[in-house]
Formats: sequence, structure tokens, C-alpha cells
Amino acid sequence: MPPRDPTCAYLGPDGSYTSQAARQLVRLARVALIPCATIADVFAADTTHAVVPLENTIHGVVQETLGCLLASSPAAAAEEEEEEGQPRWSVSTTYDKPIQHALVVKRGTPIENVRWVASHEQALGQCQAFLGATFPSAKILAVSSTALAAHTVHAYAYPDIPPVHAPAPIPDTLRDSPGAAICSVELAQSLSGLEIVRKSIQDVQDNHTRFMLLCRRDATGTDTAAAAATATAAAATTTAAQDPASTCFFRIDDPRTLTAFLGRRSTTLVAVHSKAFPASSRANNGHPPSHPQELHKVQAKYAEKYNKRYLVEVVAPTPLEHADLPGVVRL
Ligand SMILES: O=C(O)C(=O)C[C@]1(C(=O)O)C=C[C@@H](O)C=C1
Repeated sequence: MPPRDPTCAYLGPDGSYTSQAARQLVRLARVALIPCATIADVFAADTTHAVVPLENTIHGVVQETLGCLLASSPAAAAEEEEEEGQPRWSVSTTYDKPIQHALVVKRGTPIENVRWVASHEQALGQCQAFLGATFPSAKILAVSSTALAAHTVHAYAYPDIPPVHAPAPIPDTLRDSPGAAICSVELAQSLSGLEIVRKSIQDVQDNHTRFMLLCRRDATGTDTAAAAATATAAAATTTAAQDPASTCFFRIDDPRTLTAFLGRRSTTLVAVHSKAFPASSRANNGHPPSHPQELHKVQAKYAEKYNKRYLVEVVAPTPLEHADLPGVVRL
């Protein structure tokens, strides 16, 4: 196969925190940045690279990313016929970004008039205390990114202006009521007609989200783009100070293997994340059902299959290419 030009998918639209992270991670102008509507769409994108959020210091792991990553690793694709043809990703590097959320409304809207607040579920989770105290009775709406939330507020506030991005659907009963979005200050300032009414509304002031630069691998495990290595190297250069080259991610299928894995090499365990349900279950935005009675709606084979997978992050003295243990896969 001829080498492909490097391209990088990210969670958009433009102005999302992930788009800001992607610009930091991929600094080469010739790498085309491609916005996607959801994290699942990023993983499904036909690109050589991808940038997705992994975890946040307040709200923890980004469930949809974890589900997609565990489902699209090389061994998963090889093992499971139904996933053949899915892109296979490995982690090139990570990037830690400070996150300061702002609350935005249509210019001139008194905050006490706000009836609904939209944002990405991570941002909503990071601002939980603020939301509870400020909007005890407003409707909280989870949409696929903070940037989409801001565009949605803009679109419903100014119905006569053609929207830059199609807004997220809002319940009919709320369409004519003032709404607010949680997003970055940079994005809010770029949308004329919106006004920032509160800054730094996250529950802990020192708030960080860690993003991953993913590299697509072919069936043999090598990069699909000759230039991909260059892009990855450039990315590594920009983040080297924060992310040692020896940070490695593994997928572990059985938690009992973890002890053996850590015992056989001099690694330091950084984190173990688990995901109970697959990202392909779009119901409830990829999260486990909030009501136990809804459990039956999730296909049993998926619950069984994905229950046992863990994302394990370790720091090793030198990069580990292979785990040399059954059921442990380097991502
Ligand atoms: O919604 C966005 O703007 C994103 O880029 C996603 C995301 C996330 O999923 O963690 C990124 C950073 C912040 O933590 C909030 C939201």
C-alpha cells in the first residue's frame, strides 16, 4: 500500500478543547485536521492520526474514549470478526491541558432567566457543584462537545442567522427559553452575540484534561502513513517534557493478569481504567444505563465481552513494545 498523507481526526467542532489539544499535538501544517461530531466518529475516521480526551482531574476517565480504545485495539480487531475493518489505534503520546470553563449566554440574558444548560458530559461533571448551586431547576443537557453546546445556544438565540454548525436538538418545551453553554473562554470570545457571564466555573480551580494522540496501525502493526512517524515525532517533541517516552498503555483482558504483568518487569503502575459497556452502545451516550432495569437493553454478548477489559498505563525504564503475556496487548 502506498504511504498515506498524514491526517488527524479530532472531536469537534472547531473550538472544542480537543481541537485546541490537536493543534498543540500536531504542529505540522501539512497534517490535515478533520473535525468529527463524536468520539466514536473520531475512532471510526479514516485518518492516520486522532486526538481524543482520556481523563480529567475532577471527573475522571472519558468513558466513550475508553470504550472505543478498548474495542479498537489491534488484538480486538483480529479476534473479533464483527470488528474487522475497524481502524486500529495505538497511543503515540499524551498531552496535559489546563481546562478553565466559562458559562455563556445570549448577550444581555440575565443569568436567572436561564432555563437550560448544555455541554459535554465531562464539562457538566466538572462543574457539578456550580450547576447545582446556580441552576437548581434548569434542565441540564449533555451534548457531544462543549463547542457544539456553544453553537447550540447561539443557534437558538439567533434563529434568523444561518448557523455555522447544526445545533444539537433541544426539547420543544425549551426552544424559546434562554439557554446557556459551558465551553472554553477562547471559543466563547469567538462567537459574536454570546456573552461570558461566569469564568472558571469548574468545581476545582486547578483542572486538567489529558488528551491522547493516536496513530493508526495496519494489520502488521506498522504506521499506515510513512509521514505519520514524522507527525508523531513532532508531537512527541512538543509534549516530551510532560510525557516521558516510556509511558505505555496496555489492554488487559483479565484483571488477574495484572499482577503477573507488573511482577515480570520493572514498571510503575500509573492508572487502571475499566469500562463496563462498549462505546458502540450509543444509548445513554455510551455510558452504562443509569437505571438497572435498562440493563437488559444492552446486548448480553457485549456486557460479557467488554466487562473484562482494562486500560493499564505504566511507566517503564525503556519503552515496552510487547507484553509477552496472553490477554495483554500494547496499545
Ligand atoms: O467537549 C469538548 O470540548 C471536548 O473537547 C471534550 C472534553 C472531554 O471529553 O473531556 C475535553 C475537555 C474537557 O474536559 C471537557 C470536554
